[in-house]
Amino acid sequence: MSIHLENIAKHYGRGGQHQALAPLDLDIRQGELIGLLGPSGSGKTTLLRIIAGLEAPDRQPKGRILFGERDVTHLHVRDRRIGFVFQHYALFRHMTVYDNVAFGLTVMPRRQRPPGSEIRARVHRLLEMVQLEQLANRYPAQLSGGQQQRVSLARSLALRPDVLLLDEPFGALDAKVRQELRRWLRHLHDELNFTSVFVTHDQEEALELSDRVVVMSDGRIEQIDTPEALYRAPSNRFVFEFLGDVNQLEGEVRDGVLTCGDARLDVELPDGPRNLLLRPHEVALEAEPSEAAHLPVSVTAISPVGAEVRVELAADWLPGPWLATVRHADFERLALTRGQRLFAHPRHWHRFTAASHSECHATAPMAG
Ligand SMILES: Nc1ncnc2c1ncn2[C@@H]1O[C@H](COP(=O)(O)OP(=O)(O)OP(=O)(O)O)[C@@H](O)[C@H]1O
Repeated sequence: MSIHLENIAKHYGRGGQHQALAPLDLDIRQGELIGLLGPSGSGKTTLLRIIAGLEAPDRQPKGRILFGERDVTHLHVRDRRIGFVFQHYALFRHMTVYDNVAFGLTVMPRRQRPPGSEIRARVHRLLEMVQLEQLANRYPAQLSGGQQQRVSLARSLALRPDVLLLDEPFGALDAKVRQELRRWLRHLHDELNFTSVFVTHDQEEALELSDRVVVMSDGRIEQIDTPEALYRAPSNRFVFEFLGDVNQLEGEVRDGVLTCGDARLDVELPDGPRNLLLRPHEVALEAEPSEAAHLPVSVTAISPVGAEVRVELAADWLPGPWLATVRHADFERLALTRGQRLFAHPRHWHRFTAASHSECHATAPMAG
């Protein structure tokens, strides 16, 4: 089921002076898994609740919500064919896992309700998909948080919704279980082919799980794109900074050289004050400066955890610490230790102008 939002806005408060959503348009394709990502208060939950029909959009401007060809703008939540998963499991504590998943089907009006044998088959199939068949007779209190959330997923899918909406579905779980549940959701989504929209403020979760991510700030959509495109070509500085760690290099450009204290970098930019941004993986570390870059730094912290080593850097000419991620091989080659003095070599840098225009530049490689 595709979802089409047109001119949807939301204001709260007396006289509607508080804007939660500026008028926005959004198109979600049939079968997409969409992440709504943004800082707290950016309007993600409001947008999700409006899609659900739990919240009405403003009457002015006159907006529309379509599910496929169906105009659902004024349709009650129970008539929209939606499944929900919330952060807090909200399972019925006095019912078994099986009964929780079957609940929505068993309370359907008699004329619409599938026969008992079909309900049983459907519930078993869902429990099998989330691998909880063995636990069908347990009560929620006898399950882990991750298992409870899998029951919630199965329960929300029992009614075969056209659209599945998830509000911070994994927010209350620890990192490892979150990871596992993301795989469940992706798997169920691909197998059952519904359209999903989930809210998260976790960049990694949004980038890993979504077909496309809607980045929001201040009630507006900043960018809608695939995770790869968002990361590679952020449309403005907000998106760039929100999607990962950023190092700043501020200085004065004269004749193609940016200087800042005793640091300097060759850049092809017009004269004047400039602010460049670099991702941690775009900062290489070497024992010597190069022709194009003389950026002396010292190592203040090292964290050799995971696939790469995170190295914190400081310098008099830097307004704040930098973070570089280096490969373990480079970590060993440079014999990195705290207090060591090195030279940073930007592989790339980015720049955003006031007109939201973005640029990405490669720096001249080191000689040799
Ligand atoms: N019922 C309400 N009454 C008044 N203001 C509200 C209401 N619900 C949300 N808001 C305001 O609308 C704005 C958007 O809130 P929303 O909950 O949609 O943001 P969010 O991005 O989901 O944030 P979070 O990640 O913290 O849940 C916020 O400024 C919030 O304070």
